[in-house]
Amino acid sequence: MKKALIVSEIVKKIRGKEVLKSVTFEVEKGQLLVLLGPPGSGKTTLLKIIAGLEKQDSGSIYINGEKVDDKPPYERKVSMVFETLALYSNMTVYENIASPMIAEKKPREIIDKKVKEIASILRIEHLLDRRADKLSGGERQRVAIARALAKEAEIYLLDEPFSNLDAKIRYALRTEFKKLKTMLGKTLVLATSDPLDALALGDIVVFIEKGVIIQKTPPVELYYKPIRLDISRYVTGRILNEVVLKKKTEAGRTIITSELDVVISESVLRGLKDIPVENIILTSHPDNTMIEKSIENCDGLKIRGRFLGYEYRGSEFLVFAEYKNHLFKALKYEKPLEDFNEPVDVCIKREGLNFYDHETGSLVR
Ligand SMILES: Nc1ncnc2c1ncn2[C@@H]1O[C@H](COP(=O)(O)OP(=O)(O)OP(=O)(O)O)[C@@H](O)[C@H]1O
Repeated sequence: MKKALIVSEIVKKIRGKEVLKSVTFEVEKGQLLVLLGPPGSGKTTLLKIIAGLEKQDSGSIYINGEKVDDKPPYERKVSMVFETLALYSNMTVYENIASPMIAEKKPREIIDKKVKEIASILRIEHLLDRRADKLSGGERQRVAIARALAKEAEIYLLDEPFSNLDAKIRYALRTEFKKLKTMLGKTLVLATSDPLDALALGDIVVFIEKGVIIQKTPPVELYYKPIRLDISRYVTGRILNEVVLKKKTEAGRTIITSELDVVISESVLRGLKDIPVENIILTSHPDNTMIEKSIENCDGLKIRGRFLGYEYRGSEFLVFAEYKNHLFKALKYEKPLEDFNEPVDVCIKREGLNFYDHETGSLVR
């Protein structure tokens, strides 16, 4: 089957600076690919090149198997939502959503059905008669997404569609967007700097940094096994657990030291012996970490710390412990005890451990 989109070795310079450095990836039909990267990594430039709004210096774009490098935007069968949402302010929401289909000369009944269907999923039905300049930020965002998805296209490009919204609206819109995506079965490329968008929505995630693709992976793998420590920190935020270890071999024996008084289980020690680096950072997520009054059998890393407190996160608790200015976090489903400052055991379980080279930040295992 033909790929819906192929981005092949795209290079782009802006004012002498290479902002895209041979970017290559493919998107399957019906897939939602999230282009995730920090601000300035080249996401918008790449989407504009795919849409035909900017010209690459070299490389090619294929849509549905066809090379489109010489085609103008309106012949590329691409629909794009920009970060700066340009709605027709003197038209109603209904007219805004319908406008691309009117331009496509679709029959009235079909337009009406489609507008109502999309509006219902995005929960903007009650706004259909309102003028676009009388909308809140969150509403504008919904209308812009609805309009872009109502247009007939092979590929839908969305640039930061949930930006500038508060966390609650963002969460709701993400959920609706996911439903819409499943119902419509369209091929989408969504650019974002928010890892939560990538984890929640992506069938596949491409991580881009300074115009270079660093990793292409399903979201679960991006979360649990990123190929670089900085990506892990970026995607996980402040909840990643980290322990630095030093490895020395003396008279054929491997000695592991740490500035933390950490007890390492036999199984982890065996793993550490084979690792070809001396300074190692072990990381793990709170869902693979336990913080309890006392933990007898810890298959992983055990640290005696001090209970700091917890945060309620809707369906679970994020529990904090501290040892020598290092903060450890664990997920717990029952309400923790409230004996703050009391000693606790932290167990970072073996299953979730990743080993990174302290010098290069690359994943070793
Ligand atoms: N017109 C321009 N003039 C000069 N530099 C530009 C221009 N457009 C983009 N750039 C530079 O190109 C790089 C990539 O920008 P781009 O907007 O594609 O990144 P981005 O990942 O979409 O970032 P953001 O999320 O902030 O929009 C940045 O370093 C930016 O400063």
